[in-house]
Amino acid sequence: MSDATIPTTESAGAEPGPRGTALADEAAGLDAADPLRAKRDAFTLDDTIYLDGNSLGALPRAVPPRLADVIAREWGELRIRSWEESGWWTAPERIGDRVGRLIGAAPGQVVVGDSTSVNVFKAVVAAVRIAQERGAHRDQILVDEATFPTDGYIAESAARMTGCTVRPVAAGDVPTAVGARTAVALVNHVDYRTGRLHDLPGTTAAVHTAGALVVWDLCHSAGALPVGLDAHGVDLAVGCTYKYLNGGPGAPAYLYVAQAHQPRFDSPLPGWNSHADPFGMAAAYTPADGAVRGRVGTPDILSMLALEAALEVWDGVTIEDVRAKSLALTDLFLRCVEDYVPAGRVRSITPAAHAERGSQVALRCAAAGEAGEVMAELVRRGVVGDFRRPDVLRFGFTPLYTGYAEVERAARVLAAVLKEG
Ligand SMILES: Cc1ncc(COP(=O)(O)O)c(C=O)c1O
Ligand SMILES: Nc1c(O)cccc1C(=O)C[C@H](N)C(=O)O
Repeated sequence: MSDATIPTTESAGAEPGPRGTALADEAAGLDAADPLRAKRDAFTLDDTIYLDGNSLGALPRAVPPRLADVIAREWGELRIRSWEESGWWTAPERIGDRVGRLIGAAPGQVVVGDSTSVNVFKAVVAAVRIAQERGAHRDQILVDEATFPTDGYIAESAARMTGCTVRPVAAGDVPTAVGARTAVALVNHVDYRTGRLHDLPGTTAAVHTAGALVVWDLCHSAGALPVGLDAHGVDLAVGCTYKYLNGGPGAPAYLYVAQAHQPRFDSPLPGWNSHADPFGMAAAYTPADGAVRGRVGTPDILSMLALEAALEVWDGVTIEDVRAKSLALTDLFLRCVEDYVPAGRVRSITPAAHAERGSQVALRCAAAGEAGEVMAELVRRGVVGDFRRPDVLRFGFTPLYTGYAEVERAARVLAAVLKEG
């Protein structure tokens, strides 16, 4: 993308609609009044309009110097001493607490490590085990039927291991589908394709009323909106850190186990890092207390410490401010698309209601087979979103670095691309 330039109103080639100039002026005014505007300088960005932070967040400037120090000094000079002296050994819990602040989890409940897929496995199997302690007849795992595929694949395997079956249900129907046979419901907080925000408090309460547990996948909500895990009594949650948390490609994921469940959390991957006395090297497994029980093997220190540096951008930021800006950005984009794009060419599949919208806008292209080429052309013109087969254009809005004027221009370029066919 390095050769991409910001398309100006003129170069984008789109005729502004009747409200075009007004929308551009409005965007400029919103940027001028934006309390998060200065945060953009904490990232390495160029003229590209980057609307793909819901796949891979941008690089925070604090990361390269921190990683250089970790490599040259902590690894290069201190070597093995760094496990203790540089705080490497305790990084998963330390950074977990930092992630916890962004998802409403008090300290001691989040551990960072492994991928989201691996953490889905730990969470679902452990949740089924807890549910089956309550009643052996609990033999169903409800899975959000539109889930990001990895969750579904892993749930199937977890079901085979625990004598359960998977029952796919729409996320919004979990409160009515949950019943006496449900062990656990696995639900995405924000749908990766449509950007729909699901009702975490209501669904969690309904699952609890039925005596089951819930595991939330927060990949598309953490860092974009308030989650409130403790406040809503969530049992377990997982998420990645490479989207709105900007941890970098392959950054470690995290696992939340509510304090109340920790004594019964029976990990299906009880690696030595989760042992009460890992350096005792005992043949018998004795789980550690607390969030540490969610660890498995040696953490990926370079990625983990890159994430820790990336999380510094959150200093002085409230998630409420982020949410307010996210909604304003997506509102503006939807209005600009409606105004600029020829009628009937795209249709938003992201809910209009704020209470049901995450931090992305997904547009379905009307013409069959068009979306992939439209996105490729957008990228060529310096507007980076992504394409989800067969017909969805997906645009992610990261309030820490996305500006309103960029959003207005992105819609203008989209309109130009569609008009040019
Ligand atoms: C909702 C959701 N869950 C899980 C994943 C997969 O995570 P990982 O590749 O870290 O296992 C992703 C994205 O890749 C996702 O969007
Ligand atoms: N994890 C990804 C990767 O390794 C390569 C490309 C994309 C991704 C993604 O994160 C996809 C993303 N979860 C999605 O919502 O589609």
